Amino acid sequence: TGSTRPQRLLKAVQKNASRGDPQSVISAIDRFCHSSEWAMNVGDEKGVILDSVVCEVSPGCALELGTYCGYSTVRIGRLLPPGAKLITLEFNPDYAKVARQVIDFAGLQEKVLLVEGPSGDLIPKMKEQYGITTFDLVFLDHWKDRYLPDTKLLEECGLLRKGSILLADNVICPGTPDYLAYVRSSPRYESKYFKSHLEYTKVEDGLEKSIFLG
Ligand SMILES: Cn1ncc2cc([C@H](O)c3cccc(CNC(=O)c4cc(-c5ccc(F)cc5)cc(O)c4O)c3)ccc21
Ligand SMILES: [Mg+2]
Repeated sequence: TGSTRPQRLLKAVQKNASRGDPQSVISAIDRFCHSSEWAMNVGDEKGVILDSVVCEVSPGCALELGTYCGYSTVRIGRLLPPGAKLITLEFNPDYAKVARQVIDFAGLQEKVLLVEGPSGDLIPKMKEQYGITTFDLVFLDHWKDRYLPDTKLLEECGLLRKGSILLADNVICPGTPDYLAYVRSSPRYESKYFKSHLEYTKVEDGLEKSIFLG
């Protein structure tokens, strides 16, 4: 039987990147997606915005919703301060299998914990099972209709603190209208849109950065 796109993306990393070098892993995936096959990674253009927010927040504890092949996991993980942790949630076992190998190839397995399962089930277990108090940064990149319910769940579980940052991918394409309306109208958030393009294309997309005000 044939290979899947995530498996072909992993082969491209193993062939073109250097083990232990996160930047080479990022470049290998971007080259694969520009020249060979489009894939739903945050990509190089939106990735630079993600990098700047990670550096600004310098999170001790970060959460990613939607690992896919681990591209943004590596982008975030490579910028974490010493001792900081990133938890990334992936429900699809085939994606998780590829992502673990990409994360390991980049040499970030000490900083990143990939947990398999749906966000709605795992978020309520974060304090008890993973010893989390609050997240300094949350990167939302999973099913677009889960952004709003999972944000409310993070609030309800006391996993956000005054100043926690939510950064959401794809708020224009495919779009997350209910989430955008919520964070832009709620008095509990200060929101800002970073205009960009859908990964590897000229189509408009962007990231929404929202500060939880407590
Ligand atoms: C509940 N739960 N908990 C964990 C968890 C993890 C997952 C998976 O990681 C997963 C699987 C499939 C789809 C997604 C969402 N991503 C997208 O759908 C997307 C689409 C496009 C695009 C844009 C234009 C197109 F023409 C086609 C696709 C561009 C983008 O950047 C995307 O992120 C995420 C899912 C639910 C999960
Ligand atoms: Mg995305």
